[in-house]
Formats: sequence, structure tokens, C-alpha cells
Amino acid sequence: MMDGRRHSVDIPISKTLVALRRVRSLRDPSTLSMSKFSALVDNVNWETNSSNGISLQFFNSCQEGGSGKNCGLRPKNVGLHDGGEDHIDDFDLKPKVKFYENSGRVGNKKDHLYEEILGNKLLSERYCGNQIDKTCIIPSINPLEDVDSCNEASFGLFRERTDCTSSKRKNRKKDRVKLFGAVGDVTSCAGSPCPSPRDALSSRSMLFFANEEADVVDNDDGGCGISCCWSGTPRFREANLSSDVENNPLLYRNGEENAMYQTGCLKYHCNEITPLSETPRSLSQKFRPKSFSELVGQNVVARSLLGAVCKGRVTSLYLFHGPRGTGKTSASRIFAAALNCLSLEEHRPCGLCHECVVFFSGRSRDVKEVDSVRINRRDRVRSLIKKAATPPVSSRFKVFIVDECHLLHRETWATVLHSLDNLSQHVIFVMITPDLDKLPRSAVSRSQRYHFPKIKDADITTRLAKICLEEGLDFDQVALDFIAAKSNGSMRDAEMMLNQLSLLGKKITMSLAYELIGIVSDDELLDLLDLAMSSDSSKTVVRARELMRSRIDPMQLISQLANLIMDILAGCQEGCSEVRRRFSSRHTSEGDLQKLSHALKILSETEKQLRMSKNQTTWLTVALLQLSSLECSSAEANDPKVWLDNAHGKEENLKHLVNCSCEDNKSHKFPEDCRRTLESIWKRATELCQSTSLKNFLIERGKLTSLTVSQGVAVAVLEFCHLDCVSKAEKSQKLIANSLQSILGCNVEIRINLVPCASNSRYAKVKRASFSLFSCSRRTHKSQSSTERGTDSDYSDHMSERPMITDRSIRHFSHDCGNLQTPNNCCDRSDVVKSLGNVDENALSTRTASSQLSLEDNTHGDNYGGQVSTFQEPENQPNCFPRTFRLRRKSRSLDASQMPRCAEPQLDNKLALPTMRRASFGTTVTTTNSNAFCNSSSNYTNSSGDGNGLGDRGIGEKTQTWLGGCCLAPLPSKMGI
Ligand SMILES: Nc1ncnc2c1ncn2[C@@H]1O[C@H](COP(=O)(O)OP(=O)(O)OP(=O)(O)O)[C@@H](O)[C@H]1O
Ligand SMILES: [Zn+2]
Repeated sequence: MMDGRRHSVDIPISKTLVALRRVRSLRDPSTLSMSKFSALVDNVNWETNSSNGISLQFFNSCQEGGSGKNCGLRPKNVGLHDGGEDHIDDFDLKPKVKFYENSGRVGNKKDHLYEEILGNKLLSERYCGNQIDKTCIIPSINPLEDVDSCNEASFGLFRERTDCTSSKRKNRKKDRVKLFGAVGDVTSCAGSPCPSPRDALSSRSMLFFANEEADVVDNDDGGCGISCCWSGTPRFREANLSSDVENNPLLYRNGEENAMYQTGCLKYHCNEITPLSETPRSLSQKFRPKSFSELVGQNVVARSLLGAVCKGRVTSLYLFHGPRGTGKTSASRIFAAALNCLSLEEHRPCGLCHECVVFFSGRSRDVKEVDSVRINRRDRVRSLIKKAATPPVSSRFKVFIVDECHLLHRETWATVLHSLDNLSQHVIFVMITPDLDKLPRSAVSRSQRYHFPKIKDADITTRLAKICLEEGLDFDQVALDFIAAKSNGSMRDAEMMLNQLSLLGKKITMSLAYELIGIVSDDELLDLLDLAMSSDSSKTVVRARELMRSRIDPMQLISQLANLIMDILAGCQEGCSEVRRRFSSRHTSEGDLQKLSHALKILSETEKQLRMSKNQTTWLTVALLQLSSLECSSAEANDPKVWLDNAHGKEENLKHLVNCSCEDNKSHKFPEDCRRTLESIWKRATELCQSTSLKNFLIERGKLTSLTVSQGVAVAVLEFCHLDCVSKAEKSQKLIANSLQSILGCNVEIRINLVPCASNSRYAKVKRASFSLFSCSRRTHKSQSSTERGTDSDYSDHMSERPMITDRSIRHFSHDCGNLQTPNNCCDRSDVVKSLGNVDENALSTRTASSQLSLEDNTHGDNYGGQVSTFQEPENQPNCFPRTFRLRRKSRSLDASQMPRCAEPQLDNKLALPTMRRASFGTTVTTTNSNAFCNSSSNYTNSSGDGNGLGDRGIGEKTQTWLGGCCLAPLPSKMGI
């Protein structure tokens, strides 16, 4: 059966010597040291002659039909001797180095010859189909055998392939001589704890005189790209394993088996391999799950796969997809092992049976991991299919695991899918990808898909704790929680982090984790967020700089801040740290939550900017500063209560800006707060104006009387006492808008009112009600009772200070800033003019007439000192606008056709002009003096007392058409100025 042959191959002497030197470094497989090989090399039968030739005698064993021809020693040649049937003799007598090549596979009949090198017992294994001859002990430890099959451990020195009895091989591998100086699979040697399949390429470096193509490309698979089987395990290394196994051919003892596949890994180093250590490279490798029960957080998948195995209901194409590091590759290997496990128990793979042992030791010939990049070549994929078509060597199934299968070309997919039907039932492809969308639909639909979701933090923590205990690592539970939270559902990431931390040799604590990972602690983060939201600009900037100067990457910081805010908004439920809980309990008001959600928006925008920016630190600082200048656009944010919540003690906070025009001020402090806020904003805005004259002009003549923030747009109402001032302001409106914009951080619409002062005789003469138009704020307006007003000394003072404004001239324009859209809801200019009675038409800017007349939202049922009529908006038109309101002086009612279900407004005859308040959920038309912020009756008197009011003139004869969903509100008194 055995055919020992002797071969001679020409090898340059220098290379030979180098090779031999390397051989000396080979280590003992039983201990992962190469001592045995050193001994072997020491005993190499050197034959030299004067012409610096060197001859080595090797034996190559081919089990089929070898001729036993000896290749003699030749100067400059290395003679490789085939071991033949008398190989033991050969072994004993002649060479000190012998290798046997097992090339025989005829049909289903496979004979394997194994030999332990140098004195170890010769073992042989014979396979007849899937029948394992009981005399067989362990397959394929023949060092040369699986160089061809690219799968198995090889202890090889030189190999001469020309003598292989297979003529096919002869042709293919002619004159190739290789040095295999390693324990382990030379051409694949991937995975845990050996390098991953991607590292297979590095195995090239081990090849000595090799033709690269022949080396890297598997010989048996014709270069199909199959890189290994169970690449995640070290190769067989136990020299005495065979003898152990001999006694117990089908089962290993637990410990041995574990030890076997958990030990050792290889390091490729300049053309040679030296074992790095006896332990796996990382915790991740060491603790790679080896059974379904070890697969954390993937219970459904595990149960389903196990069910398929146990019930024998397996299909030919599986697709494992899901985020990285969630166990797809591990599961595919476990699945492959389970499919071939010989155990009859439910618990499969058992890890004990022959198939399991072979598999986990990385020597299975029926489970292959395929390099999806390499397989893309047409010839390779064909070769793969051809290989798949051959029956399994010893197992029930031939399993091909294709990791990163999204890298397969369409054609490759097509070939694989096409051949699926033709392949036998025993062929199974397990495709793995993190991204299902990148696969052809046909592939997805034909496969059985298994989704591997992100692993829960709690599961990760438990696993980490277990690892720590097994590894004897000291740890703080919170640190593990933290690692789990940072690993984003990836067990691999978590284990990697733990691995890094464990290398420090200290107790695994939070601070260590922060330091190593380069992130900000919760304390620091919340401190920064607090500062940023408190509008303490300088401290915020200082703190942000400190953090970034020390260690933090702006992107990291921004993502941490965003995560933190999300946690707080979510109510700090799961796995939330104590410090976060404390923070969120401090920020419970709706206003705070609005502010936080707006902050989240800013951060997400900034993150995009950061990606493209080189100056990330600056952008981040800008973003942090913006966090304090938030505007809230939601209805809740416009709730006066929210406003009041936020107003106190934070004057400069932009939250103060939210609807400073709100008159729902049961707190008398409100107007004062509001006034101060507006003053402060106005001051800052004017300071930003570059022109000194404009600055002075604005400070002296202008006033910011209202600021309404709605839907991301701030409407600023400015007042000037003189028409000339108005004109001047109009000319500079862009500059003003820009200044305000940079303070408010949002689009600004400017409206300018002419509000003649008492001192201004020219305008004092024309005392008419003034109204201004501004965007609705969706806030409810509740009236104050006159008694309340009476006691409101501030308010009374304020009112008494201000002369009644009777001028009806309106200046109203909007400035389109950026993407601000000015609503198109315009009223007819002539109507406005008409409605204003005897107002000087020229005093109305054309823009006024074309601008939006707003109806301010109000809740149904509100009234203003008994003078207000309220009506609801149509049910089917909540919040809709533009709306049309018709006010008829004659009927003193709203046009019912336009306003269904509206109550008749109680227009006061004496009123000069109806002031429309905003409408959102309900629309209220109030008849009030424009100057009367709170509609006190005294104001009406004053208002009507001028005799120029509409009431006298009878607006009913004229029709006002108001289009638009905003408010018409009296401004001067609003801010209590
Ligand atoms: N579900 C899991 N249970 C236990 N360990 C896991 C799990 N998922 C991943 N790991 C750990 O992470 C390592 C990598 O896992 P694996 O290669 O199976 O992930 P993957 O999903 O295939 O990742 P990728 O898509 O990046 O290839 C394993 O060695 C193991 O230690
Ligand atoms: Zn088993």
C-alpha cells in the first residue's frame, strides 16, 4: 500500500541551507516547541560533495501506485525519498527526516496513512466511504497530506510533488518544492487563535521556494479560495494525541479536547512560523463560543439551528446576517460542527465525538471556510463547486462557510445559486454578511435567513463577568456595565475592550475604562452639558477646550453628549448611571426636555459638519454654545408655563425668547422679566452691528418690543417713534436681522412698527390705535380680570406711562432670512387701508398691505375683559391657516360662512380697531385697544376717546379680510414697556 519513493530536486545550496536553518527552529508539536524537529534536522542525512552540493533524503509516501523509485543523492540536489510500503524500514534505517504523502482518494475509498515523526507510533486510518475503520486513529496528521487540501496541519520540510502518483498532480505541481516549517495549516491557518482567514495570505510567507499561486491557492481545490476549516482553532499540536486517541478512538476526554483547541497560536514572522504562545491571542479568541449554549443573546437563532440539526431538516443555503461581533461566524462553525456531530444527544455539537474533535482541532476536511474575495474568480468558483460535488470525506455534510459574502460578485452568486440544485443533499453553504441589502435578491430569497441582533448590554455584562472570573481578573461591576454599554451590542467589541483593560494588570475600573477608551466620564459630560445649557459661554468654552485638549475626540464627545441626552429624554431607564439619573431628575420640566431635544438636533447637525471639517474643535464649541440658545417650536414649548419655568433666573437663555409677546402673565414679574430679556437681546444685537451710527441709532431710537418664536422662526417686532426712523430701520433691516439671527441662532423675521411717542408732536396729534402683526405663537391667551389689573401697579404704571397710541400707521415687513418662508397669507391692502379708516394711506408701506395679517391663536372660550368674542375653528381644520375672517362692522360679527361655529364677537362700538389675536386651536377675535395688552376697560376708553377710532367710522361698512394664521396683537403694552 505504501509507496516510499525517493526524489531528487534541484535546489540551490544557499536556499537549502537557509531552509535547514529554519527547520532547526521548528518545534516539538507536543509542546508547541519545535524541539523534535530540531532533532530531526540534526539528524538529516547530509550528503555533500566538494562542489558545495548538498543532498537531503526525504521520504514521500504515496499510497497509490507509487513506484518506490529512489532518487539518489546528487550534488546540488536535495533528494526526497518517498516512503513506500517499507517506509518504516526506510524511516528506521535511512533518513532522519521522512514525510509521507497521502494522495490517495479513489472514489469514496480513502486511505490515509499517518505517521508520527521520529519514533512515534505510526498510525494509519482508513476510510471506506463514511465508514471509519476502527483501526484508524486520527486522520490527517500526515504533514504533507493536507498541504494539498489546504486544510490540515502539516509538519513539512521539503516537499517534492513530481513523484505523486496522481498524474494530475504531477502535471500541476511539477517542480514545486516547498518548505513547510510550521505546526499548523500552512496555507490557511486562520482564525482563532490562529489568524483569521484574512491572515491566510500571510501564510505565503512561510513558503520557501514556492510558487505563490501554488502555495496560496489550494491545490486540491484548484485555487478555489477555500482557506480553512474551523479556522478559529489552532491546528493539531499534540504529539501524543494519536496515542491517546488510539485508546479511545471516538471520544476525547473533555479536558484534552479543550486543551487541544484552546492552546497555541502561530505567529508568522519572516518566512517562518514560530509559535507565539500557548494561549490564544485574545480573550475574544479564547472565549469564542463552541456550542449553541455558549452563544450569548442569540437564543432564537441557536434554538432554530439546533432544531434543524436534530430534526434533520437542513437546507442547502443559509444566510447569517446582523451587526458585527454578534456571533455569526461562531454560530456558523457551531452549526457545521453540529451537523456532523456523531452524538445522538440533543446537545450538539458534543465536542467529544470523533467528528467534533477533528472539527474543533481544525482538521475537518468537510467544513471549509471560503475566502469570498478569492472565490470571485470564475475558475475558483467552479473549482469550489466541483469540490462541493464530491462527497464528504468522513462526515455527513460538506459545509462551506462564506464569510463576508456581500463581497461575492454577482456572477459568483449566480454560479453558486445555479449549482445549488445540482449539488447533493450533503452540501451546505452558510453565507455570512453584516449587510443583507448588499446581496442579490435571488440569493436572499433562496436562503434560510437568520438574523443576529445586537446583544443586550446585560447579556454582554454577564459574559464579561464570567470571563473575568475565569481569567482571574479583578473588576468593578460598573466598569463592565460601562464596557457593555460602549460596545454597541457587539460581544467582540466588549471582549476586545476587556482584553485591553486586562493587559494593564490592574483592577478593571471605570476610570481605567474611561482612560483607555478615551471617552468622557458621565460626571464630566453632565457637567459640560449643564454649563452649555446654562448659557455660561466662557465656562462652557473653557471646559470644552479642557476636555478636548486632554484626550477627547470631538466626534466622540458629540456622540457621547447625544447619547446622554437621548438617555435623559428616554427617562434614564435601562442601565442608567446614578449621575445621569440625578441629572435627569433635575431637568424634568417640559421646557428642559424641549431644550434637550433641541440640543439633540443641534448636536446631530454638528456631527455632520464635523465629519467634513478640519476644525472640529471649533465647530463643537459653537454647537455647545448654541445649546444655551434654544428655541422650542412645539406647542408645549410655547406653553406660557414652560416659558415661565424657564424664564426665572436665566435671563439670557433663549428660552426666554419664546413668545415674549405672551400675555398670559398671571405672574406680574413676567412682563418685567420679558422686558429685560428683550432689552438685553436688543442691546446685544445692536452691539453686533458694525456701523457705529447704525448702532447708536438703533439703541437710541429703536426698541425690541416683542419676540415670538414659532416653528423655528423668531419674529422680532421693533418699534420706532418716528416715520423717518422707520424708514431708516427698514433700510437696515437686513443688518438688524443678521445681528438678531446670530444671537438667536435661528431665522428671524423683522417687523417694524411706527409707534409715535407722546413727545413726538407730529404723531401725537394723530392718536389712533396702532396694531401690529406678528406670527402666531400658538400660545393660549388668558385674560386678566380688570380687578387683577387694577392691582397690578406695574402694569398700571406702565400703561399710564404710555400715551395712547392712535396712529394706525403700520409698518410691517418681513425679512426673509435664509430659508425663512414668509407666509403668503396677505390681506388686501385696500382693505387694510379701509379698515384703518382715516389713516394716512401713505403711511402704510406697501409691504404692510401685502403682509400677513395674523390671527393669534387662542383657546376656545377665552375672553378679554368681557369684550372678547371667541370662536372655534372648524373641526376639520385644526391649526389650519391661512384662514379667512371677515369682520363686518355692520353686523359686528364674524362672517359665519367663513367661520363656522364661531360666536359672534362682541365688538365694542367705541373700539377703533379690532385687534385680532392668534388662532390655532381656537380663534379669537378681540376687540380691544391696540395698546391694551390686557384689554383693560380703561384702555378702551382711552382708545375710543380719541374719536378717530373705527367704531366711529363704522368699520362695518368696510370689509376687512384677514388672511393668515397669525396674530394681530397690541404690542407696546405687551412687553410692559
Ligand atoms: N453571541 C455571542 N456569544 C458569545 N460570544 C460572542 C458572541 N458574538 C460574538 N462573540 C465573541 O466575539 C467574537 C467574534 O464573534 P464572531 O466572529 O462570531 O462575530 P461575527 O458576528 O461573525 O462578526 P463579523 O461580522 O465581524 O465577522 C467571538 O470570538 C466571541 O468571542
Ligand atoms: Zn460531536
